[in-house]
Amino acid sequence: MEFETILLEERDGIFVLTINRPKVLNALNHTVLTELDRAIDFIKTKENTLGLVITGAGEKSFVAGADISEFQGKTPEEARKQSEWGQSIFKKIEDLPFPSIAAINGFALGGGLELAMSCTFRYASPNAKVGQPEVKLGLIPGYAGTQRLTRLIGHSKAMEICMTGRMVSAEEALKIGIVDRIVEENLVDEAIKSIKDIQKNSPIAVYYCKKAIMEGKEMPFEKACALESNLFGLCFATEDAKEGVSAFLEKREAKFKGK
Ligand SMILES: C/C=C/C(=O)SCCNC(=O)CCNC(=O)[C@H](O)C(C)(C)COP(=O)(O)OP(=O)(O)OC[C@H]1O[C@@H](n2cnc3c(N)ncnc32)[C@H](O)[C@@H]1OP(=O)(O)O
Repeated sequence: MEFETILLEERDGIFVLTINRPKVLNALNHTVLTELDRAIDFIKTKENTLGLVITGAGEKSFVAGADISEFQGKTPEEARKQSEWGQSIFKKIEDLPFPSIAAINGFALGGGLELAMSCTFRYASPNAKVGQPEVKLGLIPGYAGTQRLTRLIGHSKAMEICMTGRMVSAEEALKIGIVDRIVEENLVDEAIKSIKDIQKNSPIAVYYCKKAIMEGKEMPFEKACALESNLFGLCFATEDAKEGVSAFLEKREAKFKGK
């Protein structure tokens, strides 16, 4: 598959997707979003995929936001459509049936943080800086940043970060829960290793966990519990659950097939 602005490689069933516009700190222009969308559709069709790692080219930036040069002259209606389009691509990433990790190797600002928040986890290099600086441009976040950041860290901290537009260091981002880990070296390799560790469990059970938590958090408690019960029931239709329970009782290691 040919791309102009992203790199896509597969390592042992895990895709590594690199946003590749280092001269502009990997800003998300129209071409990047179009190619990101295509790449996610492609990854979804590949059987036995274990996970996805998203990172940015170069050592300075994950993604410094939407490409600001494309904002000039946009009408309100065009901007609204742009926002919906970006949101729909990031929702596809969030809904992938396997874990994804944003390997934040520098700036993750605006659309960059929004992209990172659509991943299951966020690992950051020590020099990472995250934030929603749109207010400094007279804008607000448009790729679901107001909503995902609020769900991630609570409305008070999300409001402070969105209203000030300030940059948050890697250490603070870890402390308040925007990132899950700071990785000193080999960020992408560590992200791949984490996905492999997760997927040593039953990949179906891993997917159902993700589904129950992500879909359940948008529902009233009773409905979310009903979703959990349904998915718990579906586990019992899998070979993996039979294998996992038998292996425990037979005091041996389970060999999961993802079926
Ligand atoms: C729906 C979503 C909305 C949004 O995401 S709105 C955008 C939100 N993001 C931002 O506002 C961040 C904009 N960028 C910056 O503030 C700065 O950059 C940094 C603090 C990240 C880094 O500053 P420094 O180290 O001084 O680098 P540099 O010279 O500013 O950047 C290198 C080149 O990258 C271009 N660039 C950086 N970010 C963007 C961007 N978001 N859109 C378009 N271009 C960008 C610059 O202009 C410049 O380019 P040249 O070398 O030609 O002067």
